[in-house]
Amino acid sequence: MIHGLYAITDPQLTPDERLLPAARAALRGGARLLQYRDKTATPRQRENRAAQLRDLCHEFGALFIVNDDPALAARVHADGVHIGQSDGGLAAARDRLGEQRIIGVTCHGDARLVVQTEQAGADYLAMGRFFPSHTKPGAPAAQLEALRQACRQCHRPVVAIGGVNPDNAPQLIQAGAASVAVIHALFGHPDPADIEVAARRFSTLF
Ligand SMILES: Cc1ncc(COP(=O)(O)OP(=O)(O)O)c(N)n1
Ligand SMILES: Cc1ncsc1CCOP(=O)(O)O
Ligand SMILES: [Mg+2]
Repeated sequence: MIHGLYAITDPQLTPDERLLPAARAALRGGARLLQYRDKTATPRQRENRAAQLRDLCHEFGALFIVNDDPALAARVHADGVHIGQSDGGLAAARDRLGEQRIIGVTCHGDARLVVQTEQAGADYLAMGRFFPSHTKPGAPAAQLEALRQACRQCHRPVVAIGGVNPDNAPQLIQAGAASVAVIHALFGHPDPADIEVAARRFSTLF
């Protein structure tokens, strides 16, 4: 089920030696989904890390999602994949992963695209960025009103992303977001104990 805190790893904030303790802390704090997002590691490193994160997520009963790469998601038996508008398309990802696995799709700030993408068979729709983002400052901006509209019209869960922290997340949840996806406000904390505290703050909002 796609609901609650959605933690996303980052190669700068969660490099190899920090990845598993940081991810564990987010899961201990109640993250219900975790995405492996790493555009810099080698294919072998990506596969090893993804397999370790999958096992960790399943220890906590959380869903494990791979960013960008349906083939890697299939190889490591992830629960699903997240794709953007330039990541090869929903149809190709569905062919690769079958009907049982989750496919989430970025729809930026476009409520009409959310509805179209739901009709095309996505399992969740992601909108953002809603706030200034440390991690991806150039991501297209999205408005809260578009989120409200999308959540009224769409039957699948809508995930909100971009500069989300425990203080601004309530606005997104009130607008109808089923989940908030977070990098910096979780993994920007160097100490895993602080990651866990931050994750718990998010989790109690749901
Ligand atoms: C949950 C979630 N939402 C949005 C994104 C962004 O995906 P994309 O637009 O493909 O950008 P990159 O993350 O690949 O830079 C995401 N990864 N996860
Ligand atoms: C991947 C992505 N897509 C839109 S904003 C963003 C980054 C989210 O990271 P942060 O929570 O640090 O803003
Ligand atoms: Mg992508």
